[in-house]
Amino acid sequence: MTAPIASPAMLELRGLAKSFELHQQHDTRLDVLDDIDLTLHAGECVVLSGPSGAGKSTLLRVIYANYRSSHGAVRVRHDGHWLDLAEATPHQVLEVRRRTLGYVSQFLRVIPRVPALDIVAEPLIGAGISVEEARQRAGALLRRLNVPERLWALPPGTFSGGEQQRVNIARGLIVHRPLLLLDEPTASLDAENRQVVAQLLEEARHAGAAVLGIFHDEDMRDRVATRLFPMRPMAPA
Ligand SMILES: Nc1ncnc2c1ncn2[C@@H]1O[C@H](COP(=O)(O)OP(=O)(O)OP(=O)(O)O)[C@@H](O)[C@H]1O
Repeated sequence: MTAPIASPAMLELRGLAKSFELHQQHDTRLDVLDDIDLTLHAGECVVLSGPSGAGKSTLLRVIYANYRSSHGAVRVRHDGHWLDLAEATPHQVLEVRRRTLGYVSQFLRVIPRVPALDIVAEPLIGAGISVEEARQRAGALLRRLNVPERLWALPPGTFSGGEQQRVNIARGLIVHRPLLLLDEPTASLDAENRQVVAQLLEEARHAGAAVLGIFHDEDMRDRVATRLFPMRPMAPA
């Protein structure tokens, strides 16, 4: 692990808490996150560690604004200004996701009939790159991730778990975003492809990205983490 040199903060979590209200279960309240403080700088990769149920995935979902926080701030540096995603409008959240904040989960959301190459190229086209160049760059990234060329024209619905995961990673990393959230993106990959992903993440960091991720595989964690952020399950209220 190498400590990053002083670089700008990209994400600040302050007093972040999340509880789930289970309305189907006699309104039981499940406290999952409490008083989380974390600052993430450009160029570092912080890996969330801790046992199953500690709230690691929940934290990433709260930051990505898939879940609403119960209280606290999720400040993201967007276009040079701080924006609290916990207070942002849906339009602001979408803008931040389009240009600043990427999220790669373990699962590819397959779009029926859309070929793998176009799934990967689409974020580039959305960023204003020509279709031809976007497809070329998508192909180059799929090749790096060892996705065989014969699969590129096919929709990934029938691909193996590892192939789908590599298409997902390619889609998530093809556009440079300054802040990346990764929820076990390499869970089904073999050692060789994990190395490729580790290399891609290192390149993203060197290009200035701040990365926050979950990696259960210890080798992968040691390879990519510049720092660990330990979490533990909350005691029941
Ligand atoms: N949508 C939800 N509704 C209710 N409870 C939830 C919801 N999402 C997560 N939880 C609960 O929050 C707790 C933390 O789950 P989370 O998936 O964040 O843990 P984790 O640390 O990522 O675990 P793992 O390492 O097993 O993936 C669990 O007890 C889970 O049941």
